[in-house]
Amino acid sequence: MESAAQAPDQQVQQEQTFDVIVIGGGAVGENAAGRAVQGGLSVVLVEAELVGGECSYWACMPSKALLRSTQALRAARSVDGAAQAVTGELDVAAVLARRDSFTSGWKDAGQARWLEDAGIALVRGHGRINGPKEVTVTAADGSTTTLTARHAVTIATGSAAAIPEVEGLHESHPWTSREGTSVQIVPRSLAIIGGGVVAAELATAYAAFGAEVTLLARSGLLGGMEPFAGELVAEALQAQGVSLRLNTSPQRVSRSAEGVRIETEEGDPLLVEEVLAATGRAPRTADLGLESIGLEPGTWIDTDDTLRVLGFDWLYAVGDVTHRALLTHQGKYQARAAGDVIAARAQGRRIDDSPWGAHVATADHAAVPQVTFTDPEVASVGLIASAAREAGHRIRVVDYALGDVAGSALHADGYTGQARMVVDEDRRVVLGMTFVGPDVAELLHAATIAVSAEVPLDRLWHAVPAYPTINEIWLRLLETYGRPGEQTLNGLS
Ligand SMILES: Cc1cc2nc3c(=O)[nH]c(=O)nc-3n(C[C@H](O)[C@H](O)[C@H](O)COP(=O)(O)OP(=O)(O)OC[C@H]3O[C@@H](n4cnc5c(N)ncnc54)[C@H](O)[C@@H]3O)c2cc1C
Ligand SMILES: NC(=O)c1ccc[n+]([C@@H]2O[C@H](COP(=O)([O-])OP(=O)(O)OC[C@H]3O[C@@H](n4cnc5c(N)ncnc54)[C@H](O)[C@@H]3O)[C@@H](O)[C@H]2O)c1
Repeated sequence: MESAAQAPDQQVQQEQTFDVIVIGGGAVGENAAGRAVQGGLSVVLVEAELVGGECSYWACMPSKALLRSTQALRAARSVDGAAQAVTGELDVAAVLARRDSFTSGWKDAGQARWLEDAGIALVRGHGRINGPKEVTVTAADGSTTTLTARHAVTIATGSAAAIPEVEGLHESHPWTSREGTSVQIVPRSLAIIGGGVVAAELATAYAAFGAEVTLLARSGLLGGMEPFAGELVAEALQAQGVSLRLNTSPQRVSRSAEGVRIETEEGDPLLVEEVLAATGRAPRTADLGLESIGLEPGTWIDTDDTLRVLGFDWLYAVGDVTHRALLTHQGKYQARAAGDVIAARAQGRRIDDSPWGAHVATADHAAVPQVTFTDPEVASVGLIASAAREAGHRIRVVDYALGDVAGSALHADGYTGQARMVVDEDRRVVLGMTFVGPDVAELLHAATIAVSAEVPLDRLWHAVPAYPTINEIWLRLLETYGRPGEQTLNGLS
């Protein structure tokens, strides 16, 4: 193993062979590299843009920064006594400035320093696989560096916004989540195409900023989640002033000096200042040299649960590019498993690739937590009821109104929300949990533990939620389900 103590660029000039090459320095690639270094390997990270990737500069962090001030304002306004102290409106310029601080002004010096401190070499430029264990990096000035890996190459190139084939849309230069999260001047009006997480979150943010927002979705909102989640978020968005056009698709889009005109299947054409496509993601694999190793460019990369690409013993993939779960925390979880298993295999150590073992990302299939930061928030983990049934589980669905819990009523005046627990009736464990309501994000990890650890319902009765917190929802759900052999006393305090 080579020393990794020198400055990264210096090291690259001296040494072109590393134990591991990681292509893509987003949050996931950084973690994969970090774990492999901690496992005793030398690692080089290749990054074409900013170290930190989408999450740091154009996704999680800026989008949540855009939403947080509105959420705090709503929280204050929903508690009598505090509400009287709120005498002003949202300061949009201050919100944007706070967002800028979270993106470090779109500069990655801090992240590059982290790599250096962690002993990870950095080569800036576009990486392409040349053949087994070989990667050529083309820098912005056209110069190239050829890197060779002794043990593994890990692809962590992420995903980019997918823009649908709608007549005139490409030519109209639509915004994507990148422009939506890095905005400096809020447009007067914005049409958002899509009904997923990006669309719902950005509609929430821009409505709060005073833009006239229209959301166009070809079905309902938040597909893939419990249906009541999308319904409650749709109601709330309308109350926040968003005009919803559900079950419709744009047919034609054109841009002129007046703005962007959008013709839809139904209803009058829309004229807006900007249009934003929030219509899902595409893998960043089109120009990665995949053809040189027999893989198809432009496709998602399939892996086994140790994150090794199917059919290879030296190639791994982690994060969005695998399409396992397009979330930062889940990608970083994969990265920890991949970094550890690469080191273990390189050193001939025992591999624990049994389900839930040290070297696998089993949770990707069973316990993926996600928070949608709309108002109300949606926090979910595991299987929704319809997916559990489709997977062949014999289930029981337990619903409870979140507003009927003492802690919720205290938390905010007029608190409303909904919780659902999906129980596997054969094993009597929780398969999935969904909370929809203000400030439910921090309730989620208990559910993630219950689902991933398959805690028996009988034992959950002994996990006593503190009174009076919103977490008492757990007790109410258990009471509604019923304790075996006992009479249930719903709602007793
Ligand atoms: C608007 C928005 C909000 C989101 N909010 C959340 C959230 O709140 N929570 C959450 O968990 N997830 C969220 N996500 C999802 C999250 O951003 C992604 O899951 C995450 O960024 C994936 O990380 P990654 O490292 O796999 O990919 P990326 O972050 O895309 O990083 C890949 C990196 O690889 C580099 N790269 C690509 N190709 C090459 C190449 N050939 N050579 C060199 N470098 C290359 C890119 O420049 C990039 O830096 C959000 C996504 C969007 C769009
Ligand atoms: N808070 C979070 O955790 C968070 C926030 C934002 C994004 N993300 C992640 O980023 C990923 C991307 O989010 P997203 O919202 O772009 O994707 P998505 O897959 O969640 O939603 C895409 C939406 O676009 C619609 N759509 C797709 N093609 C269309 C077309 N041709 N015409 C009209 N509508 C079309 C779909 O019906 C869907 O409503 C998600 O998978 C999510 O995991 C997470």
